Amino acid sequence: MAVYTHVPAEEMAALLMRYGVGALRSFKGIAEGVENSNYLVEAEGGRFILTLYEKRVDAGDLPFFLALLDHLADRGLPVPRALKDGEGVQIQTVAGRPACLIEFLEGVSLSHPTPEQARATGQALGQMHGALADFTPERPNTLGLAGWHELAGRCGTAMDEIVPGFSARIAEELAFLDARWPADLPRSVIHADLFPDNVLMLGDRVTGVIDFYFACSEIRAWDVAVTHSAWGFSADGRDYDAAIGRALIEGYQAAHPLTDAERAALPILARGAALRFTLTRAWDWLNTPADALVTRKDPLAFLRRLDFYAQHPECFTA
Ligand SMILES: Nc1ncnc2c1ncn2[C@@H]1O[C@H](COP(=O)(O)OP(=O)(O)OP(=O)(O)O)[C@@H](O)[C@H]1O
Ligand SMILES: N[C@@H](CCO)C(=O)O
Repeated sequence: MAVYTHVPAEEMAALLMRYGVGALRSFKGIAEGVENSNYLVEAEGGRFILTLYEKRVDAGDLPFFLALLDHLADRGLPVPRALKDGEGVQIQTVAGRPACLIEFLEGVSLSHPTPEQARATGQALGQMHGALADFTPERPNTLGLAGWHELAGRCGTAMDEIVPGFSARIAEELAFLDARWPADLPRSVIHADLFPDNVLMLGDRVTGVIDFYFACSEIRAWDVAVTHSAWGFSADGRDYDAAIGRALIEGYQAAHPLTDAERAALPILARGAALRFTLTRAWDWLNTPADALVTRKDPLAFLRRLDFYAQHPECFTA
């Protein structure tokens, strides 16, 4: 589920009036997603998404995210803009929370993408990076190398309750990455969470890239590594699909060629990507009650990816 905040019908109707999109016809909460409350809203003037930002999104970051979406949409990328009301305001307060009315994009997110769909996603990521070359706002990555250390410290040895040896494996990996994390690769604003559930597709066509709420200034190729780790494996992380991994990188290269240094760094960057999701999932696992309405995501699915990347750096060249 992802409806944490209930919006009364009267408040929804009054909100739509401010946007001049006609009267409210219907609305319902969207079950997918875990971070924010999302509603699908039907008005006389069209279909929209209303997002209420919950605890994990800092309201102070919203202007950055909305500027990023406007920048990409202006350059023809399939990302949803936040609409402006009659007074030009994008960020509202709805049921006491910061909220935006967002363009609805068609398409579905896939559970079992094909190589062609991975290629199209890689290409969309490359196009996005190309379009961001002249985007100047910045947002620090709180989930970069320093953030992983901090999160690992906060999880502590409680991680060993998930699987014995977990905390030692993380400490060993952090030491490995500290010694090798690249310092001089090109940086840019990146999506940083391009999982299949954040890409909407129709057939082999990308119709929407959503959920930019981890977007930040980072090593650009880390976004490629994050996407590879999210797309290239079975959900439990046990099986690597080389055809998907290859297609994703080829698609990216067709739109935005990697430099030799970026390509050479991918095995290390991918270990960092796998560690990032292992740690955030471990934290959530340890801090979300087992009976909460939100489904906890399995940290071991990314620990397995981490082990795979450690054992198979050649997967980026094979
Ligand atoms: N602009 C949009 N157009 C169409 N559908 C959308 C749009 N934005 C969100 N959705 C739908 O709402 C669902 C939840 O959105 P989203 O993934 O942004 O949730 P979240 O809780 O913010 O994030 P997370 O994926 O991190 O849990 C998506 O899976 C998608 O079905
Ligand atoms: N996409 C992430 C959640 C957002 O950090 C995951 O699957 O763990």
